[in-house]
Amino acid sequence: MDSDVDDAVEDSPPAIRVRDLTVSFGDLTVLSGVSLSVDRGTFLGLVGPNGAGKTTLLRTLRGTLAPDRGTVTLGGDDVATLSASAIGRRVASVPQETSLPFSFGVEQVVEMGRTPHLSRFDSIGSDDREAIERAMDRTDVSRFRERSIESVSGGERQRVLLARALAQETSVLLLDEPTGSLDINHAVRTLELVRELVADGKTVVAAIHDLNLAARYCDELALLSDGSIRAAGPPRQVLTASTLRDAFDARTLVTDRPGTAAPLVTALPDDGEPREDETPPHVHVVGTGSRAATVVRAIAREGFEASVGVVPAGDAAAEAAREVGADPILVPAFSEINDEAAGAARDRAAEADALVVVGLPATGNRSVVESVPETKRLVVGRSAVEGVEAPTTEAAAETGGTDGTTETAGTAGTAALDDAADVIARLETMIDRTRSGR
Ligand SMILES: Nc1ncnc2c1ncn2[C@@H]1O[C@H](COP(=O)(O)OP(=O)(O)OP(=O)(O)O)[C@@H](O)[C@H]1O
Repeated sequence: MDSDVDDAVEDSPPAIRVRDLTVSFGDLTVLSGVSLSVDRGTFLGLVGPNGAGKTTLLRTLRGTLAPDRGTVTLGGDDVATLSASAIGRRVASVPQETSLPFSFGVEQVVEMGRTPHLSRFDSIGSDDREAIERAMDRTDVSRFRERSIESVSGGERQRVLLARALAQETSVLLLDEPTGSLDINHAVRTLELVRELVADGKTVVAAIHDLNLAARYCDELALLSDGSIRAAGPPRQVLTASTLRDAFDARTLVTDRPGTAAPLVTALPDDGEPREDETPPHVHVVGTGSRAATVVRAIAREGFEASVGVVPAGDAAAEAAREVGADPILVPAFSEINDEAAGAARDRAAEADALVVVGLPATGNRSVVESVPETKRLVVGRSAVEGVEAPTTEAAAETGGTDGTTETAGTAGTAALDDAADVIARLETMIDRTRSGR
């Protein structure tokens, strides 16, 4: 997307250009001063909270809503000057509301996609038939082509409407929540199909609620809230904890998705601030080495109270505990865990809302783990935070390997962050459950 909308003369205008768009319903201004431009062969995701104006923007792009102010151009032509069938030959859309007023057959609905290509007295020809068959195949609806549209499920109906849009063979596709009623398999298949269409040169704009699917499949995102674009650009740039807090009033953890440029958004309950009647959750960590240290830091970052132990002095987890202001329960490096230390750790663990066990606990720590009910224990396995960083001290390497695994030095830091996000999300759920007595 290109936010520079001031070029007067262009050789190749963008597929869609919106300038200073304002749309109101009576006294309610739904879009205010929206400008954006979408290049050909780009998949733009519109994200934002309910009521932000995504559907309104899509309706304005295809000319079914006239703006109070501003213009929409399709390939350089003002949409307000194009006839309905001229728009229909350029833009196909799949609406969010998938109910149809009459009972048509599935195949008939797909055939409707050809309407803008037919003159009043034309009947469907062989080119039309090919477009219809291709569209039904690509969306996997051929097998229920004979059925009435009323008899298919909501997700199947959504795919039939996508088939209708594909049969229309337009260069621009507008999708309003294309995966809203789809199971995860069909959601992913639909978005893979959209990617193929974009690779073929189509321009797609889709309102998508699922931020992670949007980040994974869209080239660019525009974050709408209260009728304005709050951020626009590549997903990593748009989806940050701060933009999401502003737009959704929600607390999120945004990390890197391993092996891709896409971010991963984890919604976190509450606003991160302790409620007046509630102390921050307390999490006790049993484990050693850099993996346990990563967990301790993530817990503290979430505003939880952390306690750690029993842990050998000099271990990376002990250092992390000190860093975050949690007094670790220590034994000297290279020594056995004694009863006194284990007793102190059991006391801390008993007070905690949850216990995180990183790796296999050392023999002396088993009584600490077993003193906490299983419903309050979260075991972070070897794979979860593996390969974060090398142990920071000799002691960590020597006494830290209580689970018998070897640390992998210096790789996959992003994977570790993702997994820390997962640990936090699971802890939140567990603590919510135990605090509410469920
Ligand atoms: N025809 C209409 N008449 C009056 N108000 C409308 C109309 N259409 C939409 N609105 C209002 O405009 C605002 C934006 O609606 P819109 O459907 O564009 O939001 P959205 O971002 O698509 O929301 P959602 O994510 O819930 O689908 C909402 O407050 C909605 O109630």
